[in-house]
Amino acid sequence: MATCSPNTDRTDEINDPGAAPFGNFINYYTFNPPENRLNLIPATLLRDLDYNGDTTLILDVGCNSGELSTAFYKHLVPDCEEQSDDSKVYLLGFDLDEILIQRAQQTNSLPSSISFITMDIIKDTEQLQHYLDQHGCSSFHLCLCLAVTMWIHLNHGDSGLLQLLSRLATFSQHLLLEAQPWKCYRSAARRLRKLGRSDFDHFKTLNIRGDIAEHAREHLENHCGMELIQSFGSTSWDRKLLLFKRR
Ligand SMILES: C[S@@+](CC[C@H](N)C(=O)[O-])C[C@H]1O[C@@H](n2cnc3c(N)ncnc32)[C@H](O)[C@@H]1O
Repeated sequence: MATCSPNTDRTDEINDPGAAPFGNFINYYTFNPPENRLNLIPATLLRDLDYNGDTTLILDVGCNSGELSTAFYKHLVPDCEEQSDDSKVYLLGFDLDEILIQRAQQTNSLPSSISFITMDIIKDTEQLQHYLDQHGCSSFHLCLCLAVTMWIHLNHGDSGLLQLLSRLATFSQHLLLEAQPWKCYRSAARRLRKLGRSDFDHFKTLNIRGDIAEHAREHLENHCGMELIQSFGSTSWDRKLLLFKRR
């Protein structure tokens, strides 16, 4: 088990940002700015998916300090200041790291449309159901799961990764997925070892390896009732942005 909790001793992260064992980097957007992903996503995405009338709900899984969540929202809803209450786009971002969530809440420039909560998706999803109920919806219209799969996979094993994908599929109509490729797993494990930490619990015993995006697609399509409808290409970090839709 990785030895440090995301919320306690953060000295290692400051010295080496690669030491955040859940991907909970305190300065993530200084080395992966929102534009790296946004440049690949059409600003018309919500309209393209026919979400242009009623309330639309977006979920951002593992939102870190919220910079990408807010930039994503403004990218998709450029006229966000002028939305009427009956046709509004809302975004809920969550992360297991409460310090990152506090920062996201403090810097939130659109608090009537964007909310941030602390939640570990492996432990419970009650707050998601509560949010859906509040908005009178049965699922999120668009779920973003960007650069999160590897951290859940390394910390919770193959079953954790599959559980994550299955949960997201039950909660969303569309899922935008950026899965880290296998080479990132090796780098993450190497960085942890360099710091003298014990290895990720599951790294050596993972059976799901190699083309992770393909494994995710296979699980979503064969076990979760979703289908891949679009690939937006690859980021400068060589990660595919894949869009799935519930069948
Ligand atoms: C590398 S960051 C990516 C942040 C953001 N999604 C992006 O792409 O810009 C991964 C985030 O996932 C969060 N995370 C990891 N495991 C999680 C879990 N089980 N539940 C919620 N968040 C998690 C981490 O705390 C971290 O902030």
